[in-house]
Amino acid sequence: MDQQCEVPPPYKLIERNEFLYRKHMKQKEEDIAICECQYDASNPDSACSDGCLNVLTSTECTPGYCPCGMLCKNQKFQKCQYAKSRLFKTEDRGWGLLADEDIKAGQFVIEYCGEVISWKEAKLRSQAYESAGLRDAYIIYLNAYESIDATHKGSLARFINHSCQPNCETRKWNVLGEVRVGIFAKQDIPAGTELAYDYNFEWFGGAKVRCLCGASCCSGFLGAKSRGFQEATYLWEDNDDRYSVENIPLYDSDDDEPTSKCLKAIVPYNNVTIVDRENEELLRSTDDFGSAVLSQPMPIAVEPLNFVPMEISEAKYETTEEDFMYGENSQQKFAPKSAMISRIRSNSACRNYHIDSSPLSKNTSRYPGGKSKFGVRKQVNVKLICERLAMAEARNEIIACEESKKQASAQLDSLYDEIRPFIEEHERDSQDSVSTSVAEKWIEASCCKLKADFDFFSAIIKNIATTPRVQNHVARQADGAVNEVMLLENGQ
Ligand SMILES: C[S@@+](CC[C@H](N)C(=O)[O-])C[C@H]1O[C@@H](n2cnc3c(N)ncnc32)[C@H](O)[C@@H]1O
Repeated sequence: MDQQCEVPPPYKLIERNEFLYRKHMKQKEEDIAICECQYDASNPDSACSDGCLNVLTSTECTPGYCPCGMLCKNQKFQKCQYAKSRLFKTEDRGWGLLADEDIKAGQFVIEYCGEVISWKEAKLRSQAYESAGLRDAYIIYLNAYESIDATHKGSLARFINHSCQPNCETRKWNVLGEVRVGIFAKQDIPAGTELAYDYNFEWFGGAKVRCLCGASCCSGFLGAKSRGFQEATYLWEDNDDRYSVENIPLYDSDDDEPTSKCLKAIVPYNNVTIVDRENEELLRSTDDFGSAVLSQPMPIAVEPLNFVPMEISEAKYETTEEDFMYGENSQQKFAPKSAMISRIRSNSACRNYHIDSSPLSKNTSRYPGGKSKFGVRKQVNVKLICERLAMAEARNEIIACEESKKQASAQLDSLYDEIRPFIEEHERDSQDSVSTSVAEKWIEASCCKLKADFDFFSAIIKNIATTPRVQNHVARQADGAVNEVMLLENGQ
């Protein structure tokens, strides 16, 4: 058939999301965010441009409430202010979308519209489409509970293909109380260029598809970084086309496993901050030269319990002053604890959070011999410190702070247990796997823990610096009675 006459398989073009299993949310008046922009006729950018508080928080202004009124420029989703684009047939990836005008970096290109469905429904539909032989997948994640399915109904955004080196990206915006997904230009895009974004954050499974984006950094498969993909192992023959749904049994060892090997090569675990309770150390994956590497904006490291945030170099130490803090031979005193890894990452709009946990074995990075390259952390020996401080007030302060620190740890521990099933259910490599309220609870508990740690160590440092020490400590250890006398002598 002549390519010019060919048309894509039928679907209904829509410019607004359609809600099937629930009603479109109505924005409550108290939830309306009103910016502080003041329109200045000599400066057209004054009407809700880059500096607008709503723009900065990825929220569209609500008509009738924006101080700039009709001149407000921050209603692009609502007004369908898309860049010009055009459908075209690619050689090997079905249909695609071209820029039909020059597009500027950061510009809103188009909204990804479709049917908003529950996460469960998305799973069922995805399986049904696959069984029915539909090869192109159009379901993307919206949030932890919902997806957008553009298979039957959608905007032109449904034709945008994946690239491992994309010129566009998805961003989530709050529009009149609903989250909506927009495609935005990552760079200047000249007219006639194919538009593409990285599906990895959005991919909802479907048949496993070989990526034909042609980028030098190509990861090989669509959605290769998604959890669903990594859990399965897929087999391709060299002459297979880009689709495959054939699972092969897991190999006995990692080394025998071709896909996992490939994924290790293409999906560096370098964006994970890990706290390993087993040895109470902060680990990050390392590059070939042994340096810590962070490929993404630094995630917030969420420290689990009983973590002593005092990094001491591994170099041999000799001073007895350290023993004062940690006790003699404290380096050998680490009790093995169960491993726990956690991470919270906020997306670019700092609104939606992702709590992730991954198998420790994949990510830990050690020097030969099982040593951490980030050095050893030592337990502070409170009992020892208190024994040597001559003032009861100082000792009590340290003990009280230690108690608060323990309570904050326990609080974080129980919160972790509470939300762990939720994380496991929704865990995947996406921007929004845990609801904001859960993430906020976690962040609050983490902050309390950090504050308790800080107060504890400050109390120790302050009291060591300002409190007289017990005279003749050895004598005190040897003879409790002498000890009591000395404390009395010191005015206790
Ligand atoms: C959202 S649709 C994109 C539009 C699609 N090409 C079409 O013809 O309707 C996603 C599907 O396009 C194909 N696709 C997109 N990007 C691809 C790529 N880089 N390599 C191979 N196939 C791709 C895959 O079949 C995928 O399931």
